[in-house]
Parts: sequence; C-alpha cells; structure tokens
Amino acid sequence: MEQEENHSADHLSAQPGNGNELEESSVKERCFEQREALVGEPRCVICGRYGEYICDQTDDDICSVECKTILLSKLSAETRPAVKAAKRVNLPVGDESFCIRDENFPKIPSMHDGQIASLRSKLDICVKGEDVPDPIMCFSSSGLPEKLVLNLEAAGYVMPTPVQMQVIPSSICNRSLLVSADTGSGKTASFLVPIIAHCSHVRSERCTDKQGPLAIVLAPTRELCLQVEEQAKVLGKGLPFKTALVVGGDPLAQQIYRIENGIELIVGTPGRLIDLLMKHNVDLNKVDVFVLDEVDCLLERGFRDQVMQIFQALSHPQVMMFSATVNSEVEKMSNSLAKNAIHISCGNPSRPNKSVKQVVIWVESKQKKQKIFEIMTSKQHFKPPAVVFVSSRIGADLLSEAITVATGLKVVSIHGDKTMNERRESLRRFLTGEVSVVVCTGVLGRGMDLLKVRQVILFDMPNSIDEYVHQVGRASRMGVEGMAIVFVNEEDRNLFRELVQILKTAGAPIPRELANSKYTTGIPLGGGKKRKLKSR
Ligand SMILES: Nc1ncnc2c1ncn2[C@@H]1O[C@H](COP(=O)(O)OP(=O)(O)OP(=O)(O)O)[C@@H](O)[C@H]1O
Repeated sequence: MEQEENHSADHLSAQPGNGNELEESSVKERCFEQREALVGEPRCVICGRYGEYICDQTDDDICSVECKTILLSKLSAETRPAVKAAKRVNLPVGDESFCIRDENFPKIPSMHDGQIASLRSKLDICVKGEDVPDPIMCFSSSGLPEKLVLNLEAAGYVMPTPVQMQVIPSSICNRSLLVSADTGSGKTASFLVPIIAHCSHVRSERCTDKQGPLAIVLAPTRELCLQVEEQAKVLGKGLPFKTALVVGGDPLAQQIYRIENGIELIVGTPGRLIDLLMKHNVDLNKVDVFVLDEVDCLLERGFRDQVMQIFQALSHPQVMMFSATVNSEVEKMSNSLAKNAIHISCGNPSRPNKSVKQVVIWVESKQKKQKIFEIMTSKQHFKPPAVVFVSSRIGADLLSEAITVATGLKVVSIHGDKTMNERRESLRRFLTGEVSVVVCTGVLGRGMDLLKVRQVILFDMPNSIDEYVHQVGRASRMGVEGMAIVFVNEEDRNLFRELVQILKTAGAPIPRELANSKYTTGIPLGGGKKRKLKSR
C-alpha cells in the first residue's frame, strides 16, 4: 500500500502541548471541520486553518485527515511511475483518483475498494450504479484546466465538498447522474465545474467562433438562474466559456443576440427556453450536457412537459439531475431522461439541514402578524438579514408593508407578479444589506444562496414538506448555524405527521397543540405531499 493512500486517522499525531493522547473519534476528518488559526498558532500547510496535528510522515502542521491526504499525494506525485507517465502525455497530476478519458492510456492505480468505501462512509456519500468513479480529494486532481482551479481558489474553494468530490469525477467520466445532497452543500459548483472544464476543452480543441451552446442548465426560478449564471461566470473567468441567461421577464431579443454571438452555456427557465426553441430556431445540436437543478420541482406537472420537450430537442446528452429532495417518484421519472444514471446521495437529503435550529410556534392565523412584529422588535430573537416566506403574492406585499409600518425596518417583497427589474433590484438591495428583510413567496425558497442569512421565518407553511426542507435550508450555507422560526396552526394539518417526524428526528421541541392534534396522532402516515386516503 502506498503511504499517500492511507486515510487513517491513526497517522495523525496531536500537536505538542495539546493535551493527552488524541482520541481517534475527535480527529477532524474534513478540512472545514477545523477552526481558523489564531495569531501565533500553527497553521495547516495546505489550507491555513488551525494546524492541530502534525503529519507523522512529513512533520508538517496539518488541520485534518483530508489535508494530510492532499499533502502526501502532492509530495509523492512526482515519484509515481504512473504519474510520470501521465505527465508525459500532459495529463494532470496530483491525487491518483483522477479520471482519464483516453481509453488507450492505462488507468492510474487508485485506492482499493475497501478504502474507497471507508472514505465514502466517512464523508456520508452513498452511491448506486455500475463502475462509479472514485471520489477526488482536491480540485487539482481531477484533470481540470489550471485556470479553473485558480478561479476556484480565488472564490475561496480550498477543498471540494463531499458532493463535489463524488460528482466532479463522475461527470468528467461522462456519466449521467441523479444527485441528492443537503441544502447548502455545494451542488451548484459540482455541476458547473465539469461543465466549464468540458466546454473550455471542446472550444480550445476546435477553435471555432459563434458556435451553438454545449451545455444547458435548467432551474425553476429566474432568481436561481441568475445566481447560477453569475457563479458560472466567476468560475469560468479567463477561459473560452461564455454564458447566456434565458429567463422570462428580460427582453427576448437581447437573449437571442447573445446566443447568436456564440456561447457555451445556457442557464434558463424551461418556459423561456421553449419560447426560444419554438420561435427562433436556436441550434441545440451540439448540447451534450443537460443539467436539471432542483430536478424534483422541474419534473412536477407544471414544468415536466416543457422539460421533456427541451430534452427531446437534444441528441443523447449527458444528463445531471440535482436536488436536496429526491423521492422514489423522482427517481422513477429520472429514468426517462437517463437510463443508467449513477445515483449519488450526500449527507441527509430530504431532511432540513442539521445546522438549522427549527423553532416551531403554534400561532393562530389572526395572531401571525402580531407575532412577527414581536419577533422583529426583539433584539434577542431577531437576527437580520432575514427571509420571510409567505404563501401568496398579495400576502407578500401586504406583510412587507405591515412590517415596515409596525417596526420601522426596511423591507422588500419579491414574488412572481413583480417585473424582472423589480425582482433583481429588490434582491440586490437585500443582498447588499441595504434592506434587512425580504418577504417572498417560494421564488426564493429553492437554491438561493443567501450567504449572510442566518434566520428564516416561515410565516405561512409551504404546501409540502419538501418545500419546507428547502425554505428552512436558506438559513444555513456550508454548515454554518442558522435558525428557522416556523408558524403553524390547524390550517397546516396536512403536514402535521411529516412535520412532527422531522422535528422528532432533529430533536426540536414540538408545540403542545401540534403534538396533541388529532391530525398528528390519528391519521395513518402517507408519503409525499399528496396522500391517498384508503377506505378501510
Ligand atoms: N468547495 C467549496 N468551498 C467553499 N465554499 C463552497 C464550496 N462549494 C460551494 N461553496 C459555497 O457554499 C455555498 C452553498 O453552495 P450551493 O449554493 O451550491 O449549495 P447547494 O447544495 O446548491 O444548496 P441548495 O440545495 O440550497 O441549493 C455557496 O455560497 C458556495 O459558494
């Protein structure tokens, strides 16, 4: 066994002065579990966090098992025969688990199955499918263009997150995927990174101007498309990689002009892309990567036909599907888009993110406004910037006005009746801190990376537990702690059983009225949002 393949915590030693022998269970496995270094403290030679341990093979300060693995793989890369061979044909070197597209080139030996299984289990990664590629431990080990790795570093992406570790190599090997992973776990970059790598590779191989797109990312809301396109631009900077945003509300002519001038990636909502397809004969012949972000939502009745229509306009693309909530129905439907897709699951999908404290309060509908005013005027309970979710567009406008009047806070509302410019401007004001509260419908519930937000208030319960999981998830990114305050009353009885189950699993307090309700205790539990009521 080569030493760099050893991921055992046994090989870390505690820093002198850190106390007695280190318990194996307390060893930090992942880099992000480690805290930042204080002034004068040792720093990890890989990521700069607190260097709690010493790498026993190099005597370097190191923060976690993860960084030790990277350190050792970097050091030994030069000496490995297979890696030397890889270098001769200009393949990237680093960790041994990168993928090689050229079938004539011998596959570089990687960790054995037991080690891979143990690594996946430590990282909470489950995979289902044939010949699933090994996870990678660092971005530089997956054959990505150097510029892309630099862009990732510049964006503060020191290490791939677990979902990225498994998705990036699988995608680079051209496999179709169905991925479920916690909210805020980095799914977006997990599909953008391989898309950017693929597009820039194709474009630099075949240097042709004004070609049609090579990849499409569909998402259910305009805001999410905006955000994904923004991130694609940041990560693809300096590479032959251009993007077009194709969403309703913006002038169609501009979008067509941009596409006709040559782009690599379209990020859009299904409706507007269909418009474009029907009226303007956009050439999608070259599209070979098709991503459905929030796949469960995109395969629901409102979107499904449009998504299938777009899919049918493509010729056998690689299909990658992502969500924090994937149930068996979605799994079945995803089969019609990709037959032998690898299924990847990371963390605890379909459950609210563990980092979010759920505080459920029983509030009668008439008292809800008073309650939210109380929260927002309490220094102890109000932690802006905050997102308030309501169930209707008119409700969003009325509540935002009412909060402004009652508390003096600066509030905006965002929903589907507003123009695209209004929505953009309100989101900008909220994200820049100009206003501290946004009241919205579900348009911000899924996928939105509201970085500074640590508090969400579900003024109205959404109409499914899946949406609940997504809305609660807005209060935390990458494991940072947040809080979700949730108002419930009898009107939400359809969700009582599932909600109680979720609260129990999370160890969150359950209001007495909810626990004692006949809808919690009396009705047999059904799965999903719509339950079949069987007669006895
Ligand atoms: N490897 C990484 N290192 C550091 N930060 C990262 C990394 N990957 C992603 N992030 C950041 O983590 C945050 C969450 O990522 P992202 O929005 O992709 O989550 P998600 O899994 O799509 O969540 P959701 O299901 O809520 O849409 C973002 O701010 C993103 O910039």
